[in-house]
Amino acid sequence: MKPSVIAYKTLPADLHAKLEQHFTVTAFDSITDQNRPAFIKALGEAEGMVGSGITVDKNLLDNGPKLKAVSTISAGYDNFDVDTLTQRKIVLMHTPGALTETVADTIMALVLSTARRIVNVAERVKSGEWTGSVDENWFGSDVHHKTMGIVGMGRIGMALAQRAHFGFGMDIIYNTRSRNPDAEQRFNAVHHELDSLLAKSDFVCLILPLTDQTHHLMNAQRFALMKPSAFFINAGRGPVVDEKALIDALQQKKIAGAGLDVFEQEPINIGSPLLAMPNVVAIPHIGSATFEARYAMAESAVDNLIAALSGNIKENCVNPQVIK
Ligand SMILES: NC(=O)C1=CN([C@@H]2O[C@H](COP(=O)(O)OP(=O)(O)OC[C@H]3O[C@@H](n4cnc5c(N)ncnc54)[C@H](OP(=O)(O)O)[C@@H]3O)[C@@H](O)[C@H]2O)C=CC1
Ligand SMILES: O=CC(=O)O
Repeated sequence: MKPSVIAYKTLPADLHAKLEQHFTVTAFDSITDQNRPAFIKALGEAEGMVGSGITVDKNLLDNGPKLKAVSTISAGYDNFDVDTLTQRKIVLMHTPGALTETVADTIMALVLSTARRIVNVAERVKSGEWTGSVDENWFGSDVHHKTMGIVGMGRIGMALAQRAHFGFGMDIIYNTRSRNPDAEQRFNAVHHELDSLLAKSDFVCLILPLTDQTHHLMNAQRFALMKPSAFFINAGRGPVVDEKALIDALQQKKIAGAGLDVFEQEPINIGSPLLAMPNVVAIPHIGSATFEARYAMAESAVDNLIAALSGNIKENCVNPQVIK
């Protein structure tokens, strides 16, 4: 008999069919209050699950006594209780390689659109404000040959540095807990302590995981270190930033603008002061939202689940100690 698994997000038809070749699949488009009882019932028999967008904590896992593998269609895994998964010998798989380049494109788009005020001026054109040659009320700031500070020089940070350094002639400085010799060699990147990076950067780009260490890493004291001409970009996770401190920094003109793909609360409340600021570009967590990347992520997640349940894991495992 084939093992039972749950797909808790709609998969492309060919990938769903691939999953069914290996497993008996119970599928949900997404998990809602209405179908949660059916999901919990299916969890009682499931050896694996694949999907995204739910919190997988101890309470949920208590309903999955047979679980051996969970495969998330995402790179980040802050919505998973990894310690409990590991204690219960459940492997957690993720899809980092499938989206790296796409997310780096998104961050570069945020850099360009904040500095050159693309969203703001485009809205003004649409509202009929363009009536003659533009004066400095329409001007932005250069991106090329400025200094980009990358906080989190991992896979995505590296792909961003590639674009910024070779495409835009930017100087790259970076902060991580351990040095990244590859970044230093390829992009002449210079490692800085966080506070020094903040003081030197024209663009501060955060692409960090959310952990106990990174929660509210950017707070009022840290925003105060940035140059008033500098732009702040966050595409990692919302709670890495104390959003109230960011709003204060913008309102007090301690920084020039912000480009944000992620927020403390998602979707962001429509009443947030961030949405009323012309120097803020807010996008709805679309870092990886292209047809190509989302397909590649789903494909990677399906392959990850098949590998995990057949004892054939080669990559993409968050807690490899479970299989040692
Ligand atoms: N907006 C979106 O759609 C997407 C967002 N993401 C987010 O981006 C994050 C990063 O992805 P990816 O680049 O693939 O991950 P990686 O694991 O490759 O990189 C993470 C980087 O963060 C650094 N880091 C971790 N903790 C700290 C810390 N306390 N201080 C400084 N640096 C730290 C790591 O270096 P070191 O360990 O040496 O400190 C590493 O360089 C994901 O975890 C996810 O949250 C990912 C995909 C899409
Ligand atoms: O935020 C998206 C992810 O893949 O992580």
